[in-house]
Amino acid sequence: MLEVKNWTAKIPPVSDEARSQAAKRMNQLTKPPGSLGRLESLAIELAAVTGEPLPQCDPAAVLIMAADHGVTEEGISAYPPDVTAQMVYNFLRGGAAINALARQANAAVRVVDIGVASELEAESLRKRKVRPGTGNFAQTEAMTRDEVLTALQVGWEEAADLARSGTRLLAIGEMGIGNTTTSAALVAAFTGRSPMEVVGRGTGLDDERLLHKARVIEKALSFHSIDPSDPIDVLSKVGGLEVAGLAGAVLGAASHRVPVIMDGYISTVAAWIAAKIEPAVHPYLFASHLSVEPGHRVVLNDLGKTPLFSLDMRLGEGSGAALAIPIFQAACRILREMATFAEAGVSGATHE
Ligand SMILES: Cc1cc2ncn([C@H]3O[C@H](COP(=O)(O)O)[C@@H](O)[C@H]3O)c2cc1C
Ligand SMILES: O=C(O)c1cccnc1
Repeated sequence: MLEVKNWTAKIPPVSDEARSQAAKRMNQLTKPPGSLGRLESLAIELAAVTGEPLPQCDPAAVLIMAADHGVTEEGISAYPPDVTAQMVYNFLRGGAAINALARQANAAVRVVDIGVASELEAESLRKRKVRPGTGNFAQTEAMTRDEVLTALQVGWEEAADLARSGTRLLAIGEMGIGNTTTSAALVAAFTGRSPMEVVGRGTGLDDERLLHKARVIEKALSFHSIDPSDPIDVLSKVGGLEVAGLAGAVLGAASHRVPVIMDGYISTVAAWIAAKIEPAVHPYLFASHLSVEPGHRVVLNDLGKTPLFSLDMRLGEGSGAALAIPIFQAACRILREMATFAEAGVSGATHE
């Protein structure tokens, strides 16, 4: 088994040189300085992380990790766990929200079975099952430390493989009935916040079941003795296979200088954990939207990332991240394709 620190050290620092060249060019382009707002800072940060003063964010890919959660036995989701596997087939047939949004963004979708409870058969599925679902963390540990490390490794390999085959921008998504409970448990474990502050309705719980969901997490946290300074320990006690896999994917993408677009609650928690494992990954992380799940704001704030938009979405799958892909590509095009004042013969400002 590889030790996490052997491979997390491989993340390159961002390029200050590319950042300053991009910032200089941004100010010479034919527009009043700052007039493209956050697209400008986005383009400059993409230059820094890719190391290219004229960054390229095309082609983009969506990486979806799917897994089941033993804690669904506690009645914490509005839907049955079988929906995880059923949605994986829906992804592979192209009928899910993420497929429509990825097609809109011209992005490929890769679906990885990293821990779906049932056996899945499909040619286009990446079969990387670490174990068939986690244990019910209200009663036992979710998985072993070795399983966490294997899931991280799988995620790293899947993202690295996409990067090697040309992906320049990675949107991350997930499918796993019960995973908003897992995410809330992880956030409560790391931050010490009460579960009630960081749980949400997920697929659509009423008030009574929301309270029950918070209580299940509360009990789980007092059942386990968790070391919040050890991300592998936290993941093994109350984590999810797709969460660990996505954390690994974030690290793998960053190791190839590929920027990562986070989606909603679950994928942002995964990226946040990746940054706890290896802080060098932080500049490679970009927020897309703000989910309706209340804990999402908590994690984004802790990461210091501001979402680009807020459309009251609460789906997951990578949907918000896919929707953001064209914004990232637009930011890259601005640096690559706009003329400078000198090139276009346009007069500069008369007043500074
Ligand atoms: C049909 C369907 C499609 C989905 N696509 C994403 N999720 C989302 O909902 C699940 C998390 O919510 P909870 O913690 O309440 O179970 C995850 O699978 C997430 O990706 C879906 C959920 C359903 C029902
Ligand atoms: O924010 C999310 O990603 C989310 C919210 C509800 C259900 N599934 C995912």
